[in-house]
Amino acid sequence: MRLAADGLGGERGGETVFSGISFMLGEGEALTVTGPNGIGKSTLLRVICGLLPASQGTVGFSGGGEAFPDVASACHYLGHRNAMKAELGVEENLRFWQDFLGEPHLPPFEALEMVGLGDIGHLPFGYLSTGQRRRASIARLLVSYRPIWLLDEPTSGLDKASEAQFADLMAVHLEDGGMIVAATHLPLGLKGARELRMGKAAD
Ligand SMILES: Nc1ncnc2c1ncn2[C@@H]1O[C@H](COP(=O)(O)OP(=O)(O)OP(=O)(O)O)[C@@H](O)[C@H]1O
Repeated sequence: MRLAADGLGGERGGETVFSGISFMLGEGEALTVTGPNGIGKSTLLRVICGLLPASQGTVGFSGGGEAFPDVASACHYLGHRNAMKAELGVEENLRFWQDFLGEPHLPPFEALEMVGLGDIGHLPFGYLSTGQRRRASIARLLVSYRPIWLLDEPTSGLDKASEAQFADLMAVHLEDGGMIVAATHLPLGLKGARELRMGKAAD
């Protein structure tokens, strides 16, 4: 499997945010995207998975077979918002996502165990603390399989122990041949990850 971006450009509100971004990722490879606030890291992730159109260039995914014929089908996108219903139970939210996304991987209760929330799957998502919400959203990555994880500041709100636990989950995903693109201001503990540093073009 291979994820390739070639001369990618992105816009927000009709203004160019970035241009000319190229990279290639193979199985087991990770890319961290760094740079100052507002430089376009989140925009880049959204362009990669097709939530926003590319203003220039292309992004493609190959080798995913019938299950993952294109880049959009191959991606898990973990954005700033947690994409969970506050009134539904945590496990219920995960069951919804597994039914919606298909390609079942871990059962919801097991995914919650993996992020240390095994005992609160029955609580409404809205009752959870900030860090617990983030951990439940990370569990979403585990209930359905996707080869590419696009992660937008995934560890924001996590304590040190949860950061380490998430680093282990990312390592397993990479060992299994997955790929990760993560926008971050913090070290993620991704061994061997390449870095794409976004900055303002020189005038
Ligand atoms: N809907 C929108 N309309 C117009 N401009 C927008 C819109 N959404 C974002 N922007 C602008 O696009 C630029 C890139 O934003 P983006 O969220 O991609 O940055 P970022 O690098 O992820 O920032 P941060 O590190 O703060 O998360 C910013 O200047 C932002 O204000």
